[in-house]
Amino acid sequence: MLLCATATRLLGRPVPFKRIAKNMSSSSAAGKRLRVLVDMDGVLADFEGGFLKKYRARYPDEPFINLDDRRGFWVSTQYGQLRSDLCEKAISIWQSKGFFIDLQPLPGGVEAVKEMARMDDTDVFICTSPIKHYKHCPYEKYAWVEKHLGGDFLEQVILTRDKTLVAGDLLIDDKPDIQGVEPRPAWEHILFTACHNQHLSVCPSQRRLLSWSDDWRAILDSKRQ
Ligand SMILES: Cc1cn([C@H]2C[C@H](O)[C@@H](COP(=O)(O)O)O2)c(=O)[nH]c1=O
Ligand SMILES: [Mg+2]
Repeated sequence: MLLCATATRLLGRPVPFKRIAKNMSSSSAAGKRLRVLVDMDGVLADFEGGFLKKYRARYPDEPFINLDDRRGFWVSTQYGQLRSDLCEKAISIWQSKGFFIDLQPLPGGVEAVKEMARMDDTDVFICTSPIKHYKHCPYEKYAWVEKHLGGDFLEQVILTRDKTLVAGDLLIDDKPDIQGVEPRPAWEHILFTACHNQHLSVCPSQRRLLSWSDDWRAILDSKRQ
């Protein structure tokens, strides 16, 4: 009880007991905790599948790109190359109400993140970039986390347009080039395989996670001291 009250006073707001207990054990443990940053779109949530379904429903007479033919991270760029006006039509899909909350979880992702969060000496954060059209996206990203990972997980959400500023040991992300103002981010980028990056040859030092059936536990273990 005293522990709870003290921590609450120090942090200026009520803190769930589970979280205080976890942080206490971290400061008393000899080893360093592992911090894992997990991207959302294309890693936990099926952005590409959700986009194609809604694009085809809204624009049934327009050409589209099968997921097997997707190349390059930016959907809008590839649609713009198909026909210039399709770039804006693509963007209209993820700017719409309901796009982000309706995304289906990618197989095994939610379970993997929940398991990571239960691991000793491990902190997991959802690190995701919102679109600048902010009317629906940031709200729906939080709502997605609550729906699929639970309300406690809202503490672990990091919304940022620049992931290089976030400190962590690992960043599991489907974007091949993650750039920002920090030239030397703290994390090792693990490239999560997606339809748009599966054909890319990346430099030999870059590690991939092929899916959530791949050995993500070994990747975490490789970073532990
Ligand atoms: C493909 C694509 C994505 N976006 C937006 C959608 C998401 O908010 C971010 C990607 O976030 P992540 O954290 O890197 O997964 O980018 C976009 O604006 N245009 C696109 O073509
Ligand atoms: Mg992504």
